[in-house]
Formats: sequence, C-alpha cells, structure tokens
Amino acid sequence: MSASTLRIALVGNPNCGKTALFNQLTGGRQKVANYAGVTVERKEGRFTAPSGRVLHLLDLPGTYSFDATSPDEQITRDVLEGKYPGEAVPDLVVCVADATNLRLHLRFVLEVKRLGLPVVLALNMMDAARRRGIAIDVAELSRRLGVPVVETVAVKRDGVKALIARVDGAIPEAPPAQPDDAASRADLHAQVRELMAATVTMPRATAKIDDALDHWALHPVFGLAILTVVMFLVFQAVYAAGKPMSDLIGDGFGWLGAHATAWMPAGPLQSLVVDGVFGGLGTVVGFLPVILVLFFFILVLEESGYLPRAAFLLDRLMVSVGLTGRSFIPLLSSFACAIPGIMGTRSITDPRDRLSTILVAPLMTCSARLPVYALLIGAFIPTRRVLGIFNMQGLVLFALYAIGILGAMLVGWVMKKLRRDRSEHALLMELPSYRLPNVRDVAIGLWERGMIFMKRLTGVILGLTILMWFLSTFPSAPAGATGPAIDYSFAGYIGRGLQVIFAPLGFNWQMSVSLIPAFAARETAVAALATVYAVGGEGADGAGLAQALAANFSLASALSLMVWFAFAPQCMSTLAVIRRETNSWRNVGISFGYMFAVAYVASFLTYQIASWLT
Ligand SMILES: Nc1nc2c(ncn2[C@@H]2O[C@H](COP(=O)(O)OP(=O)(O)OP(=O)(O)O)[C@@H](O)[C@H]2O)c(=O)[nH]1
Ligand SMILES: [Mg+2]
Repeated sequence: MSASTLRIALVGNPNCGKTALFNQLTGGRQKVANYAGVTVERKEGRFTAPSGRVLHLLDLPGTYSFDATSPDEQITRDVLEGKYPGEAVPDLVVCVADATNLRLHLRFVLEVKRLGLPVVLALNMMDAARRRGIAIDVAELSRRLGVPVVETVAVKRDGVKALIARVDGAIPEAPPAQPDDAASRADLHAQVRELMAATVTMPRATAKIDDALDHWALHPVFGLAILTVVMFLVFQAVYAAGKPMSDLIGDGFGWLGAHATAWMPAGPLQSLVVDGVFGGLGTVVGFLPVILVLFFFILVLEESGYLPRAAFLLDRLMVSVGLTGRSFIPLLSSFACAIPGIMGTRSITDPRDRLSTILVAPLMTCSARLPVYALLIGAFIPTRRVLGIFNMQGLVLFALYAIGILGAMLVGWVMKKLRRDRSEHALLMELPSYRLPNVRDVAIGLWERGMIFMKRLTGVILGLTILMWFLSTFPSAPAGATGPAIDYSFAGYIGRGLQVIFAPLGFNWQMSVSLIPAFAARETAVAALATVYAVGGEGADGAGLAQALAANFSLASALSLMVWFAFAPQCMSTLAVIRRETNSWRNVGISFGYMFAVAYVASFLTYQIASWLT
C-alpha cells in the first residue's frame, strides 16, 4: 500500500455512529438509523484529508464481540484479520464508541486493541454525553489504553474535525497483539471496570427521561395501544398529506398529455408519448408523494429510537409465530423493499430464524406496491369518513398492510409447526436512547428513497411501459375488424391467454396482462393498466385511469387484485436475493410456490365472497 493512500476501517459496537461518521467524512449516504444492525455489508468510501492525502474509509457492520456468530459480524472480523477475500488488513482501525454507553462499548475497544493493529478511539455522541452530564477524562483514558482518543459528534459537520486531524497525522504505533483466550476474556470485564472508575464520572440517574418514556412505551398493555395508534395515524397521514399532492402531479401529467396530443401529429409517436410516457409513467410518478410521506414517518420513528421498543413489545408475539424479535428490523426494512430486508437478516444469528424471516419478508408491503394500492383505492373506495374522524381510504390501506403482516405471522406459525426443532431463543437486544431525529439524516433518507423511485421509473419502469405500449399497439387491427383494435394486439392475445388462469379471481384480460411487467417491478402494473386502457381509448392521465378502471372492473375484482398484490410472489429481484442470501434454489422455489398458492386462494376467496356480497 503506498504511503499516500491510507486504508482506515471503522469498527465498533452496533449503533455507535460508525455510518454517521462515514457519511460525514466521505459525503456518503449510507443508511443510518437509531437501532443495532443497520449496516450488514462493508462499504467503501474515500476522502481527501487537509494534507492532500487520500484516505480510504471502510464502514463495517457493528459487532458486540469477536466471538462473532452472525453473518454480518463475521464480515467485520474477517476484514480486521485480513481474511476477507481481496482485502488487505487496514492500516489503521478507528474504533468508535458511544460515549453515553462506555461501560458496554469499552469492552470491544479492548478486544480491538488486542489485534495488534494501529488503533484510534473515537468517542462519539459527545453531544449527548455532555447533555447528560457525563464527564470523560480523555487524556487519562488515552494514557491508560495506550491509544490516541478523540471526541466526535458524527451528526455535526465540525464534529469530526479532531478525528480528521488525528488520522491525517502520523499513524500511531500499534499496541502489541495479544492472544485471545478464555482467561484474558474474563479479564476484560475487570479492565473495563477499572477504566470506567478512573476516567468517567456519571451523574447518578443518567437516562431519567428514557426510563420514564419506557415505562409507558414498553408497558404490555399501554405499549401495544401506543404502537397501534402510532401505526394507524401514520396511514391516515399518508392519505391526508400524500394524496392531494399525488392528485396534483396526476393532473399535471394529464395536462401535459393533452398538450402533447394537440401538438403532435396523430400516429404511433403521438400514441407512444401520450399513452405510454405521459399516461403510463405519469400515473406512476403521481404516487411519489404518497411514498415520501410514508417514509418520512418511518424515518422519524427509526431515528427517534422507538422502533426497537416495538420489536421488544412484539417479541413474545413473534416468538409464538416462529419468528424472533430480531426479525422485526429486517421485516421493517421490507416495507421499503424486500431486498434490503432480506439482506438485513444477516444480523440474525440462528440460521433457522434467519430462513423463516427471509421467507416471510416479501409479505411485508413494499413501497413498490403502494402505487398499485393507491390507484385501486382511489378508484374504488369512497372518500367517506368513518366514525367521523377516520378516512375510509386510509383504513383500507391500513388493512392491506395489516393482511400482509397477518399473512406473515400465519406462514411463520405454519413453518414453526413443520419443523422438528422447536427451541426458542430469548431476545437479547439493546434498546437505544431516545433521540430527536436529525433533520439532515431524515432529509438524506427521503432523498435516497425518492432517487431510488425515480431511477426505477426512468429505468425498468420506462422500459417496460414502452414494451407494454408496443404490445398493445401492434399488430394493428386487420381491415374490416369490428372490435376495438387492442383486441387484435399482442397484449390482447397474451391477456386473454392468461385470463384462463386468472378468471376465477375476477381478473379481466387487461389486469391479467399487467401482472407480467409487475413481476419485474410492481409499480409497472399501474403504468401497464394506464397504457392498455389509454391505447384502447380510455383514460390517459391519472384521474382518467381511475375512471377507466371504475368503469371496467367490479369492486370485487378490484379487491381481489389488491389481495393478489398483498401475497403474490414478489418481483424477480427479490427471488434473486433469496437465492443469493440462502444459496439455494430450493428456497426460491418454496418462496415462489407458497406465495403463489396463498395469493391465488386468498384472491379467489376475496372475489367470490365480495361478488356474493355486492
Ligand atoms: N446525537 C448524536 N447522535 C448520533 C451521533 N452519531 C450517530 N448518531 C445517531 O446514532 C444512530 C446510529 O448511527 P449509525 O451511524 O447508524 O450507527 P452504526 O454504528 O453505523 O450502527 P450499525 O450499522 O447498526 O452498527 C443514528 O440515529 C445517528 O443519527 C452523534 O455524535 N450524536
Ligand atoms: Mg452502520
């Protein structure tokens, strides 16, 4: 390694702010959240220090100890021991510790020191430590540990100055490597106690507010009531705040489409722009605000430290259905997308629990399904108020999310019954401190979500929409045809072919054909329906599509389609990730097979019951 590029690895216990430091130093946008196990992979970045030297920074998954057992902890260990394929041992280890929780974090610092690599200790969250009246004698701590110690506040721009200055200077001498055996391990506890006594003064009650809040938030009855109310309000807010913005965007695209019709000569190009791009894609863009409002709430809840409390509350329930409290965070990530959710299961130690979580993660409603739900709800569910205060559309959306969760619990329970080993694991998890959400982190999170959506839109969704337009436009109707031209198109043929399978669920051919592109990206179902109906001469913009749907589907069919999207095998990328994470095609088969069966039966029942009732 040349002297001008220094390779630095960030290590530490989970949730101490490694990724926040990484982002602050490199200008990166890796995910930061107030709970353990957010980072599950190594992430690389670089920055130029004031001296002009380029520093390579490696963000690593949090680790409680080197007796690593979960797949994500293993990565950190391999990197530090030089066993990670294609990765040299870092030149410098920046060990990050949460200054408000040194009793826990110092133990790992001592473990890192034994590796015999140059170490700098970053005491992070110094802002929070000061607020709580925790005083740390940094000079003494550094002298006793024999490693340089700097204070940092990873969430403030100038909070990392001291760290930059330190890593830009000479590399500190490496402490001697020490063997890692049971006797020396037992010794760590005594050493931590000694260090704490000599260097840290803590006010007697450090976390009075946390305790008071937890008294209510973790209460077996009130806690669950609070959780229910919080989730419920979030969905109401998604409708109250997101829907009007979505409508505005839909109207905007409708207007653009109308102008394009007026300006462009009639013909296939006009049809592509108006029906394909403005009609299909425009309809999907309209749902961006709904997604952003939902994620605003999820991010705020994440940052506040409330979510792991929810995991704690639900642990007993999760264990009884064969999952664990540890499944909570990966399942929660799956509301964004099943892919990070499935990758997040790397923090689950027990392979059996991990597999159950991977198999049910796709049942959580990912954000790609939100446009489909929002479109169908907008077209079929009246905007009535329920009990004077609740918005009916918000209630239906809540119910759709709820059936995904209930479905996951049921599947988990069945898997539990099917396996021989019924042992249960106690949940040991650290509850992070409550924290006021950092505006920058929430903003970054929303920006990231928005960009993911826009990238899908201008990539895979655009491509599929154009393909859908092509399939529904060609071949054109033969001379003397009597039915609508679209009936003679490829889409018409494929749709009618598929309808043989889907007719018992109440899907017409347009719905059936829209399921194909949805398998690549769920949102495309909306674009595909918009395009098929627009080419067929009905409704080009968002509102028009809702009308076209209302005119062509029955309520029972619409409900059946929503239920289908709640359970159906998720997109190809999810199946690919299941294959990668479990290294088994069998699991891909199980996942696809059971979801298809559940979706088919559930939609069939929904359609039959709803038709009978209406
Ligand atoms: N007040 C304050 N909050 C911080 C500071 N550093 C990080 N945080 C917050 O601490 C939480 C955890 O930060 P992350 O960067 O995700 O922690 P991590 O160490 O990468 O966690 P894992 O990836 O799970 O190991 C987030 O809510 C951050 O906003 C700090 O110096 N002060
Ligand atoms: Mg992290």
